[in-house]
Amino acid sequence: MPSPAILIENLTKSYGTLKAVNSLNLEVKEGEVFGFLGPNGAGKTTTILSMLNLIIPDSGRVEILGMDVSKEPLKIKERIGYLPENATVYGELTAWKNLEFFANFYRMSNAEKEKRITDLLKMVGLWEVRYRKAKTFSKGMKQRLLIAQTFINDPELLILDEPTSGLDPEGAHLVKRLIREAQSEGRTVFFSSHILSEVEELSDRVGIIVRGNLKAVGTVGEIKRQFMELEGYEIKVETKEPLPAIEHPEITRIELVEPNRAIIFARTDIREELSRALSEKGLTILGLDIEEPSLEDVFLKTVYGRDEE
Ligand SMILES: Nc1ncnc2c1ncn2[C@@H]1O[C@H](COP(=O)(O)OP(=O)(O)OP(=O)(O)O)[C@@H](O)[C@H]1O
Repeated sequence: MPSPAILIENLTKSYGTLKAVNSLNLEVKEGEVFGFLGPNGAGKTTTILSMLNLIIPDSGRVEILGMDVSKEPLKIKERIGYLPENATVYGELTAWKNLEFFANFYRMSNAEKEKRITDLLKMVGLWEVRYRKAKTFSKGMKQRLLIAQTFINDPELLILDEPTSGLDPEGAHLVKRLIREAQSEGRTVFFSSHILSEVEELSDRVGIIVRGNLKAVGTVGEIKRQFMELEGYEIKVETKEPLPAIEHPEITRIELVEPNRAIIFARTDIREELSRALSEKGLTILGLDIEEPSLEDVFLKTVYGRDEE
């Protein structure tokens, strides 16, 4: 069994009385794209900084690519690419020189360096402006340069803290494409975001962190199912004839939309029993479907709870 790309065990980090991260456990498999979702101040950056050994947790441990981050930080650094939140470029250096500066930290021949920098500048669409000073770049262009920089050492694992933050739609689209391409090249990607659509679109698995606690983890489908088990099911029913009175101990509420259409709120998935009961009463069932919550529904309820809708 290959070791997971990221293994976090019981990670806790406090700032004074504030628990920024609270007993967090997480495993990210090799080759997957993992989206780390949470509102502002949830503990995403604190978790990421602990993963990079840039802050020392109060307790718990992190392994990256099978190595303990507190024991082998340099070996790990060689094999990962990290995009910090609010990273900056060297304004006085050209795009090319910015990348060369970082390439010099790694063992590469000059020819390898040139090839890599050329490929990366082309990858992020900055080849034409490679000799311009980075201070003349727009925010989006700077972010592209920073993204290119995270690939400079051909990393196995990318750790991206809010990679699309502040980008226009085209820039965000490019970042999403690069994440997908990185995965198809066999890299693992861990990225944080508070943008639901991009997390849903890109991630194989998602973790939702709220006030330092990992509230949910799994594929989007799994998270929705866990949520329905906790919050209940919305079952849409439509019959040819008007609906009769429906009773079942698992039903918490019924909303009649039309005489033959209703939304049934139930603690468990009672579709089979409903189907049987309605057929026995001689009704023709036109539809009996679960209304899945959106990731947004799940996120908002997880973050703000039941009472603050
Ligand atoms: N160096 C620090 N000193 C004191 N408090 C801190 C420090 N760093 C973070 N915090 C607090 O810890 C909590 C978690 O912050 P963190 O930056 O990890 O959240 P985040 O999920 O990355 O948020 P954002 O999406 O806003 O970047 C916040 O309440 C923050 O104010």
